[in-house]
Amino acid sequence: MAQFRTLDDIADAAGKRVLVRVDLNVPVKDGAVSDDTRIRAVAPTITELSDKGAKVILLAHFGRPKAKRDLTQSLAVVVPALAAILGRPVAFADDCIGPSVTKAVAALADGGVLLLENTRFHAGEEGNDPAFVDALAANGDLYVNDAFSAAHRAHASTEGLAHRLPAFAGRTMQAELEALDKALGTPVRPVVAIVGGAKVSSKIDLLENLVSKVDVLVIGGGMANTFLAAQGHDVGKSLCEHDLADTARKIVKAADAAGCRILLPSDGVVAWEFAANARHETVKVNAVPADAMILDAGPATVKEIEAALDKAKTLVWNGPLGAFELTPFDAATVAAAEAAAKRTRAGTLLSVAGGGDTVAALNHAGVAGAFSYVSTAGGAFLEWLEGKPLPGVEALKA
Ligand SMILES: Nc1ncnc2c1ncn2[C@@H]1O[C@H](COP(=O)(O)OP(=O)(O)O)[C@@H](O)[C@H]1O
Ligand SMILES: O=C(OP(=O)(O)O)[C@H](O)COP(=O)(O)O
Repeated sequence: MAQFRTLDDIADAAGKRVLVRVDLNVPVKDGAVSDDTRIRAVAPTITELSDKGAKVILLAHFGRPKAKRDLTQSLAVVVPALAAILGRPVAFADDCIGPSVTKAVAALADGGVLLLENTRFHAGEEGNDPAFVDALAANGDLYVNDAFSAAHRAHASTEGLAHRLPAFAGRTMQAELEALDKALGTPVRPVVAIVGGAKVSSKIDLLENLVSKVDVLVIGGGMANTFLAAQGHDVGKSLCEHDLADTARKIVKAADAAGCRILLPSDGVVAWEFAANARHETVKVNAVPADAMILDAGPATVKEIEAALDKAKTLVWNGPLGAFELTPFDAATVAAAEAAAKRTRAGTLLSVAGGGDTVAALNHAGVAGAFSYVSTAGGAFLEWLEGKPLPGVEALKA
């Protein structure tokens, strides 16, 4: 099915400077990587190129630093975990373009691995600015994209470079597309989608198409708060994008027209502080105290999700149902993950989940291995599911 060149098509990698786009946007806690799934996913491509004698130069983004050097979002934090997983040293350059990079690349031995600083420190990355693409390309002979989870972004390092240097798909890029096609190419209905998490503005638009592809859309996490507010509920201090109320109402209408049932939380766990073990209460969604925030779905909502999973043949899931990193606001996410895993083990459900934090949540619940397929990608996975061309993949085909 692959319509692009892969590592198999690189005739002689030895001594070549290979710019490898990876997704190292991993969860971090107390200054260390707390879920290394994405690092493990890109390790095979890095080690294969390194073993073939290439100078492996890694490009990645980390967080959303608003196009400026913000050291709280430096990729330096992933170097120890990356080196440990690769089992070889990883050099680090404090920029991704310019003389310091040229110097670091010159110092790299054949087979060496160098990680460049967060590409999003430069406005040219998200702007896909040709001059920035040229500056990145100046340090490479070949380009490999192994960041399927960032392939929905038409950025310089995910899209622009593929037009500027000979371009190849990495092993994870290849494997993800094949696995998703196999699992969800023709999904067995009814299909339930769970969409939660915190990236409301960047994911809400794709729900409008998603409702025509699935039978039930469970909306959770911060995404649900925006829908609840659009219905007139007071969500207090919850994470909520009030200016997206019209979009939310449009999606509900589109779901009605498509015959897709939208399942919104009927209850939630509210807290007065965004902290583990903060004072909390379970309330109906029409009784959220004005000075509190919803940090998790409540037990009645979990029961409704479980009932939807009982009837489902296929589950696609991106975005946790609550702030699962903070006990006890992991309860709904863990319960839903366990319910999906149980039905998958019983053979009644095909379950596919993806996203940096979603995978971390499934690992936290101890059930990632029980899912039919776990993707590194969240937003990219949902866009793939919608049938939207992913710029990072399309550029490899060009
Ligand atoms: N009700 C909520 N309030 C605040 N944050 C939430 C809430 N529900 C979920 N989250 C947060 O959403 C984040 C994950 O969102 P997102 O990045 O969209 O998922 P993914 O990385 O799996 O695609 C988690 O860090 C989680 O704490
Ligand atoms: O973490 C990511 O996506 P995800 O949250 O959808 O899993 C990717 O690294 C893309 O990050 P972005 O949504 O800031 O472009």
